[in-house]
Amino acid sequence: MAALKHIVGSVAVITIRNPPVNALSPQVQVSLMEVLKDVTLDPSVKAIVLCGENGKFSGGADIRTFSKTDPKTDIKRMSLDDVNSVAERSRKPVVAAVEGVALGGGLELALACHYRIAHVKARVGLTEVLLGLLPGAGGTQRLPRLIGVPAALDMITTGKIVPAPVAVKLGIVDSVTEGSAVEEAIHLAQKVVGQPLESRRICSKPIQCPPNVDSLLNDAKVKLKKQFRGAESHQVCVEAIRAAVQLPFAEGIVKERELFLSLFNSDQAKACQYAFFAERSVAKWTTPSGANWKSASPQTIRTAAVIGLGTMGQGIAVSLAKAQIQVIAVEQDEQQLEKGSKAVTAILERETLKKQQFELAHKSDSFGSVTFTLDFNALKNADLVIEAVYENMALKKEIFQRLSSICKPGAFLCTNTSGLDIDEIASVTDRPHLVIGTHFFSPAHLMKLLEVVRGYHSSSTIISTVMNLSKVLNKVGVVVDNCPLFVGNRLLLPYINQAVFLLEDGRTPEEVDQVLEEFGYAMGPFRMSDLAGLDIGWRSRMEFGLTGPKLLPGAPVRQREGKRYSPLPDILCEEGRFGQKSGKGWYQYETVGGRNAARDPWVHNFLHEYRRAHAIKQKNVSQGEILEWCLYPLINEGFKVLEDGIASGPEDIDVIYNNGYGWPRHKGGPMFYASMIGLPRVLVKLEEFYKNNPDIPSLKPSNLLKALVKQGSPPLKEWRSQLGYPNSRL
Ligand SMILES: CC/C=C\C/C=C/C(=O)SCCNC(=O)CCNC(=O)[C@H](O)C(C)(C)COP(=O)(O)OP(=O)(O)OC[C@H]1O[C@@H](n2cnc3c(N)ncnc32)[C@H](O)[C@@H]1OP(=O)(O)O
Repeated sequence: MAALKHIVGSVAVITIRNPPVNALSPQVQVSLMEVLKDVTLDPSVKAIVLCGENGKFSGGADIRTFSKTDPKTDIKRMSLDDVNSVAERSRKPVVAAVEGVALGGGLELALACHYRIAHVKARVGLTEVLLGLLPGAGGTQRLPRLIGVPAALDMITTGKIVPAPVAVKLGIVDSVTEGSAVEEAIHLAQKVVGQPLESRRICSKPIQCPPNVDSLLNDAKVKLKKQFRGAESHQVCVEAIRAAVQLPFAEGIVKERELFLSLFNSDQAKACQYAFFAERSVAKWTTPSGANWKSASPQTIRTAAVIGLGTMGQGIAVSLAKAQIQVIAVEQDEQQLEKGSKAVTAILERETLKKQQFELAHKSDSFGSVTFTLDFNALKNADLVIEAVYENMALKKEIFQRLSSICKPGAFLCTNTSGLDIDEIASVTDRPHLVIGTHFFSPAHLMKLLEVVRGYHSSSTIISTVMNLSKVLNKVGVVVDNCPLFVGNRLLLPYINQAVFLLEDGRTPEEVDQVLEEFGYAMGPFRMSDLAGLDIGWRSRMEFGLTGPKLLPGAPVRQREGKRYSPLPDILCEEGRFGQKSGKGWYQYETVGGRNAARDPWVHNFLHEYRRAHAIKQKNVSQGEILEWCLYPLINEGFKVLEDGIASGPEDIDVIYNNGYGWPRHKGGPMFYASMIGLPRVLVKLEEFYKNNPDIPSLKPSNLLKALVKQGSPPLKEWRSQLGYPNSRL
């Protein structure tokens, strides 16, 4: 039985049971319906309390069953909406006791109850939009009636989860308790027996509309279109709320169902749900040697140190402090320390304000303290140290040597690098098994991704400790192997190169960016490069002798070791065009540090002259080809990363791209996208591109891609078995 009943006096307590999150699977819904009908007919029962087992109300409809559901038959035959209707129409008061979470369909069920009591630590939200859906069990019709259109619009279209104290202020729940929500709900249920229920039924409430409701909804669509480029569910959610505004409740429910079904089997919904499970699967890491998340023993980090208070170090320090970890922040000189401490303090103040506004000044746990110092000896008691100085191997090695002698035995040593060799850094320490790479993304206090780069000697304890820490920091950790550029940047390199080649061949930064932005990227490659700073890649290319003083004399301008090379980004940097930070790059900006990219005639003229000087013929490339030209080499590199065993599965690559590189979540990630468009298509196009451009090695199709196509393109979840890794983690 998925819904259990026990009687307390004259109150029937119905408990949803479906571990681990009491998801409302079709069986749970059927069972809930039966028990609800049973207790409504039982004359000895005067009131009903609904709760979830093990302190969790419900994590919503069971997402795992969606792919097995036929929307035309299964959903129409029996839906959560029917259960909600029975609860709402009941003549006996129904009280929801919300503990843990009430998300998606879980909150929709609670909204159909006549009263809602929440535990103070509970969290509620209509999160369906993030799964490519809309709240399809009455949520889009009930929430606006309960809390008003603007607040409901915000919650439904963003999937925001709010803590109980906020939920009570918004009017979503009636009260919060620090004790047992179930006890409190039973008490309330007994008290309200016999009282009129009509005013408690949300379906009967008139909808309170602001006078400008139409423009409110239209403006929301425009804003969401910009924020979630190409994503359908956010737009459709607004239409469902419009139905709540325009139609009586029963008709609104019919419209909501129609809109829900339009999304249910869409590719975007599949992609978002894949992304959800991929994030869970990467937490269950394994290494080729057999170490894994289950057998490892993570250590709790109470005190962490950050070395270097540049932009990355500042964000990392803030991230740690926000997770209530005590932070020791170290810099090398007084001036840097003062600059860094001011920046960290300012960000923490902003974050405190945001937290207070979000939680509506409810008392909440404070941030961890940050101590700023020039004294390396202050690190001797840190449980974990994150070095975040700039990308220079010699400097990093010097620091790790010092850390070896200062830090307590057993302290974990992490290096924040976007591509340097972890093993080389670990080799200078007395504890290579306790050294690991932690590749944070800027701004580190906001970006979700943490690439956890295991070195050859990294122990399972350090991997699991850092993976645990990523969860504590509210980030998604992905374990990858040590190789130049790791996973994310390794895929990024061919993508950026291809984009630059397009400029040589006649396209403009605006044209290329537009195609990638229409695809769903928050920013095209040129706007993104301007934001990240063009000088970073330039310095690294100088280091590798691709440009600058180390470049071998006589090297052809547009070739390096027989491979196509474009000097365009180098020339921009030589001109002092580093992107936003210098007020000009591929675009021009209103000021130094400005963010509004505008077409720059200088760039257009420069490109024109460059093509003329090198007698490059302009190629006609369609928008579709721009997309394939940029994305397929990125995907191809993903297959090569899998072949090399650098990432253990396609899900790892997709999670990295969704959370760190602005890949549109509703397209699942590059590997999922490849599986959706079809591997044969990707292979054929790569073969064609490579044939016409044999001097671009990243276009040469990977062996894994070819092997998969040869096998008839198996579904993505079977790719892992091709890789020789021990077990599929999905
Ligand atoms: C019939 C349709 C009618 C109406 C429309 C309603 C639609 C919906 O309700 S869609 C679902 C909406 N719900 C959500 O979006 C919530 C998703 N879950 C979460 O956000 C989190 O899992 C959590 C906050 C509930 C718990 O977080 P945490 O404690 O960190 O645990 P995990 O995230 O690792 O999850 C544990 C475990 O549970 C699985 N799981 C979570 N939610 C669901 C779900 N709704 N359906 C199925 N399975 C779920 C999750 O995958 C983990 O399992 P594995 O480790 O095996 O993957």
